Amino acid sequence: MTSVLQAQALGKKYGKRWALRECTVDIPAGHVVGLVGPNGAGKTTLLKLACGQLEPTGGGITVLGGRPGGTPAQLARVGFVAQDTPVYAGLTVAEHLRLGARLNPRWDAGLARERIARLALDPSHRAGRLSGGQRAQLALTLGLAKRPELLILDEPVASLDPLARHEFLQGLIEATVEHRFSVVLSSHLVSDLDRTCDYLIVLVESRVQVAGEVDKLLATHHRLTGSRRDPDRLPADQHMVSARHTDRQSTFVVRADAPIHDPAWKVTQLSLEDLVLAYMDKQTADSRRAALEVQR
Ligand SMILES: Nc1ncnc2c1ncn2[C@@H]1O[C@H](COP(=O)(O)OP(=O)(O)OP(=O)(O)O)[C@@H](O)[C@H]1O
Repeated sequence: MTSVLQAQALGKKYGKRWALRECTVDIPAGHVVGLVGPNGAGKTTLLKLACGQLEPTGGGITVLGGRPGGTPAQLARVGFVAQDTPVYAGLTVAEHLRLGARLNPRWDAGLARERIARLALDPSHRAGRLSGGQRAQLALTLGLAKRPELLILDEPVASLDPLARHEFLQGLIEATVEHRFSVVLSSHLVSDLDRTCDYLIVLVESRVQVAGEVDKLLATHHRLTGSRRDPDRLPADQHMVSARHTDRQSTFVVRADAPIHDPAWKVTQLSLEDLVLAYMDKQTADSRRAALEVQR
């Protein structure tokens, strides 16, 4: 299967600080990919590297088999809707569509018109007077009408209320079904990704923690609850993601390809949110341990 995005030991530094480090991922085409992580994790940095707005400090990245932003043809294949849904406040909705038609060789004027009508946006309205949700929908329409093979959306729903978020994501899913393109979208709202994405990348403190198809990730991660146990005594094929203890009880999240039948454990399935939180928890615990080691 072809890849939409391949990164090999990709890194980006701002000054002396790494914003993204040792990022190795290979995302197959045809997915809606959720890039999730806390504020400052490096999500925007990865997305900007993917659309050629930033140059890597180290490693390499190809998008749809080419160098990001390398040629006009490559630029036409990738749509990017930056954070804060960038539209021109002084231009009307209709003027945005005309500008889109001038700038994009594969522009789908019918799709743009139809979508604007369905959203009941007045073409004569200036973008600066639209609500946050309407601006986000206009920006998404511009991204879709470009007819990209890959659409990259940076926190597209961050400023929207729950209903507007739902409508935005629903519109996005319908468009992917109809026009068959890949999507990478970032968010720190896992509940949104749950409904929308079938591929997940968790990024925490500038490093990819886990990446893969959501179904496979959920099938291979388990919560184990039982009497207090030393994590080092887990079998070799069970990889610890996070560990919590009370005086008597341990709760582990582990990654394991084979089912776990140990009667000492109560084994439960994770939700997508549980899975993301477990990887964030692991990173926090690792950082705490590293900080303690430095202090010693
Ligand atoms: N232009 C810049 N100059 C210096 N540091 C930057 C710059 N852009 C981002 N950073 C730093 O790089 C790190 C990663 O930032 P990035 O914007 O990629 O994170 P993010 O996961 O998208 O965060 P958020 O969810 O808050 O948008 C942060 O520590 C941020 O402060």
